[in-house]
Amino acid sequence: MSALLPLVPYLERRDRLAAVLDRRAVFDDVVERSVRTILADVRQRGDAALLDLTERFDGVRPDALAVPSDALEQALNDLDPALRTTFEEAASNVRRFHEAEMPESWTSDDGDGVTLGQRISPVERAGLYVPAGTAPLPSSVIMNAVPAQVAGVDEIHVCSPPGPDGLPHPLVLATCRLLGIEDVYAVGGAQAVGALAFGTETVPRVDVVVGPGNAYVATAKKLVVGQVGIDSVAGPSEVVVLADADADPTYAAADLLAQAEHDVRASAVLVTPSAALAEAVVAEVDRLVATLPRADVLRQSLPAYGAAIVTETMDEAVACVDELAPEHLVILSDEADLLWSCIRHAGAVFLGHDSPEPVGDYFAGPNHVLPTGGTARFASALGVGVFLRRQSVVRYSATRLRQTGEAIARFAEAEHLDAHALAVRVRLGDETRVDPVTATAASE
Ligand SMILES: NC(=O)c1ccc[n+]([C@@H]2O[C@H](COP(=O)([O-])OP(=O)(O)OC[C@H]3O[C@@H](n4cnc5c(N)ncnc54)[C@H](O)[C@@H]3O)[C@@H](O)[C@H]2O)c1
Ligand SMILES: N[C@H](CO)Cc1c[nH]c[nH+]1
Ligand SMILES: [Zn+2]
Repeated sequence: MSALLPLVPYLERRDRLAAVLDRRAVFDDVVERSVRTILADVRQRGDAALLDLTERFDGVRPDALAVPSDALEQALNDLDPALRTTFEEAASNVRRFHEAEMPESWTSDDGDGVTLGQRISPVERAGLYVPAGTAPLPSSVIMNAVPAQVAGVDEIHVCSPPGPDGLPHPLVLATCRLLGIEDVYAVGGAQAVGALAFGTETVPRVDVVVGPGNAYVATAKKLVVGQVGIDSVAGPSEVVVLADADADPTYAAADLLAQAEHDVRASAVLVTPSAALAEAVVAEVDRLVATLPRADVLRQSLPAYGAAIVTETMDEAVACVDELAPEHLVILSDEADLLWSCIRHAGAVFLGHDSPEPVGDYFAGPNHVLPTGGTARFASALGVGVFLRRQSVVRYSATRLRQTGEAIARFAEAEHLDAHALAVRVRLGDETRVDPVTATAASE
């Protein structure tokens, strides 16, 4: 039987990783067509569409889309006390981290009565998506909600797919209650994103939709941009493990499996200049998969979107990481800092042998909602910024306007926008249009 994680020489990586490099895991035409139909249905039929689509994709028709308050309370009462303590500690780490990234409003006094600045203000309503298709992710409640709370968002609305009882998973409900979130809806997938973006009878239209999800959720977020803001295309999970010859093959294999188990479309790639390490990791992956409950997912994701790429040099390995621009990068090397300083693209990095990626998924403080599909080239982790606007503020004075008004009016006239010029000139007590061409010629 062939190994689950294919060994690939560096020069053959493009053929092997076409599915990953082409970002097909998310940007898939078939998925996109289906998501467009779902979004149109939600826009037209509101709650009725949500109920029909939930029945179709989640196999249940909830009694109500809005989760009753007593279900949230019950879920928190039922939460295992030790797990509750861990959730609280994780939320407090995440809160501290996101408080540190909170920007502040500022103004500068430029003299002459001129002040310029930016007012930072939160959006009114945020929609949070919490995945639960194949595994409920209460950690994503924390990662979505805490930055929204730190930013000062007025209303937080959470959508998560229902289980067989018509309610989102109890751990998701308990975490919502723990964080003081009251508005929770039993709807998942692209239909949840559509509901938050367009609004329905039950789900209010929000200003930003954030959160991770499968290819349907991520594609829906991509398609509603403009209607609402989003954090990033946080689709099926990805990891690249960059390892040198001294790395522990079991660590490397486990780090790959930790992301590959998320989804049949998840991607896990080892990049190393050591053929011996690559062979050992491939063998470890096979050994460990057989011990894991989500082996069925791993047996699909690893052959489809995984690889152990063997390079000639560490420089090639570094180039390969940048080419993939992965959601997560784990660097298993004593030279982790040096290697990280050579890499440009990754959503989050885990440095050294004692930083397994799940530390970040659950606990350390940085956000686990991260850009996928190569979008780490331009997008960042979910943070307070997505819930904030920077509003520019200008206060000019009569003195400064007298000094600069004529130049500004001529700038406007050069663009043939004479009403712009007029708005300045009337304040200078002068309504005369100056032809910029003539004016330039005259000044020469
Ligand atoms: N990038 C990140 O930051 C990040 C973080 C956490 C999780 N994730 C990813 O989130 C995802 C969670 O996926 P999941 O499936 O477990 O849960 P999910 O909640 O994202 O998706 C489940 C929903 O998908 C919809 N769906 C399923 N099959 C469909 C179909 N054929 N057509 C239309 N809709 C369909 C259903 O409505 C269902 O409710 C994984 O891919 C995981 O890797 C990413
Ligand atoms: N690794 C995921 C981001 O790709 C986040 C997560 C949540 N729970 C476990 N893992
Ligand atoms: Zn994870």
